[in-house]
Parts: sequence; C-alpha cells; structure tokens
Amino acid sequence: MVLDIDKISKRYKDKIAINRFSVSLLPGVYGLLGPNGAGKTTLLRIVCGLTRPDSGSIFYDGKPIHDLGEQYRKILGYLPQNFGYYPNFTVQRYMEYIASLKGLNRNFSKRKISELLEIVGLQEAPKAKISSLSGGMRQRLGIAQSMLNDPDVLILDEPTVGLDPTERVKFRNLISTISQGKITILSTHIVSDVSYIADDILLVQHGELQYFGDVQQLTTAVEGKVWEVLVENQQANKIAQDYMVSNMHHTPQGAILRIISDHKPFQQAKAITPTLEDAYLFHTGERGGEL
Ligand SMILES: Nc1ncnc2c1ncn2[C@@H]1O[C@H](COP(=O)(O)OP(=O)(O)OP(=O)(O)O)[C@@H](O)[C@H]1O
Repeated sequence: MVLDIDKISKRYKDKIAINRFSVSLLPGVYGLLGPNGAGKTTLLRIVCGLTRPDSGSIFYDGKPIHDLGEQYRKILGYLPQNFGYYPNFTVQRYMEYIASLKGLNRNFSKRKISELLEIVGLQEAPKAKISSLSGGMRQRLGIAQSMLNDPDVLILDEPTVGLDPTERVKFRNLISTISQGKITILSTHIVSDVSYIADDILLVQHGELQYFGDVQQLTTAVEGKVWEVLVENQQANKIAQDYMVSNMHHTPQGAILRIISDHKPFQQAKAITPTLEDAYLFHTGERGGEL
C-alpha cells in the first residue's frame, strides 16, 4: 500500500496554495503540520480527489486516483475540517445515512455501525440527537463515519480543533487505535497533537513541503539553537521583536525567555533541550512573541 503525491500544484487566482508538493507515503500516521493558510486543507482535498490540482498527480499503488475513481473512494475515509452533520439526526440515523451514501449493504453497515460506535465511545448514544452532543462527541462521530468503509487511506482535517484537553487526549488515543495498518494523514496546527500520535511529520509552509521525517530528527535539527535567559520584564517585548521567542514567562524576578537563535543571543543565555514546538517555530519562522 503506497500513496504517492507527485509534484502537486494548485493556485487560486494570484495565490499559490500548493507548490510542487511531492511525498511518498507507506502505512503509518502522518502529522500534516503548518500555520493557518499553509495549504493543508487544499492538499488534503486534492488527496481525496475533491479538488483538482493544476498540475501533478496522486497515485495509489501506482495508479492515478482519477483513473481509479469509485475504486479509490471505496478505500478512502475523510473527515473534513467542518464536517456537515444534521443536528436533528440521531447518531444512529446519521451513521445509517452516511453508510447509504457510501453504498454499503444493510447487514454490513448495521454491524459496522455498532462496532464503530463502540470504538469511538458512543455506544450509549445511538438515540441522542447530534445537536445534543459535546464538541468532542461530535468529532468522534465524525471519525466513526469516516471509518464506515474500513478505509486504507484515512484523511482527517484538523480533527482536534475545538476540543478541551481531556477530549483531545481521548481523541488522540482513538486515532492511534483506529489508524493501524492504514495510511493516515492528520492535519493540525497544534504541535502537541502530532508529537503524541504521528510517526512522521509533514511540515508545510506557503504550500511547500519544508520537512518530512520523524519528530526526533526535527528536534535534533535545532539542538544548540534554543536558549533560556532571564531579562528585565520591561525588556521582554522588545526582545521578542528582535528574536524568535518561543515562550515568555513573566515572574517577579524578571521575564524568562525561551529564544530560538543560531547564535547565543545574550552572554547570560543558557542552551536548553529543544522541543518539537521550538523546532516548528524554527522551521516556519514564526515569532513566538508575536503570536
Ligand atoms: N477556494 C479558495 N479560493 C481562494 N483561495 C483559497 C481557496 N481555498 C484556499 N485558498 C487560499 O489558499 C491558501 C491555502 O489555504 P488552505 O485552506 O489550504 O490552508 P490551511 O493550511 O488548511 O489553513 P487553515 O489551517 O487555516 O485551515 C490560503 O491562502 C487560502 O486563503
């Protein structure tokens, strides 16, 4: 099983959303990480065959997905960023509805629906109206619908957005469980989500693939470039304009700044161990103090 994204480009008027993006994916969980507007949703829609690229192709096991058509849709599961649900539907009715859209046979879908509701922890709620579910429950329902056809390729666009910390942990564990043996791509701009569940990271910025590899390698690349320094509280904001500051903590003794810099920024700065968040800021060039 291999998904090849081959030199994909997509432009909207004068905006290049994706620029010659290429990567080859084997089964595993891939965290598609990048700032807002980096091109994540555009790329995922192209991978799902919903948006046509201006150039380049997607191949599944060596065949272009546009030639595979229905055959490709059968092995694809997709949770869009704003997945449309019907508030007055019950959980069960919604799952039945999606199963019928996917053309699944009745007996198979009956069994599959109860199996999936169990996996996502909604087995007690088949009769609940979707409008009565919490954000986390709704996202779990979104995952369940994307899994109805036992997909080999699972695409999840910002699945943890709007979840509280407890729901986020549950959701991450759920994704780890269901993604085994599949090619799962999960987009987010929340760094901690990918550090827990992704095997590899696809870091995208301005529509281009900036980095592809594991979390460890990404953080190793910024070793010796992350510094901690205590400065006077009044100086902190000025320093954040001049340097990439990944964290600022004001205390009565002064502000403790975490600075990403190729060179030691101040005499008294100490080199510290980088986190994935530091590496992300280093690669995307975003200044923490301005966020
Ligand atoms: N239908 C469209 N028409 C015009 N421009 C678009 C369209 N869809 C996306 N864009 C632009 O293309 C760029 C990439 O957008 P995209 O939604 O793919 O990014 P993203 O990384 O998913 O962002 P976010 O995290 O905010 O969802 C953005 O500048 C966006 O404004």
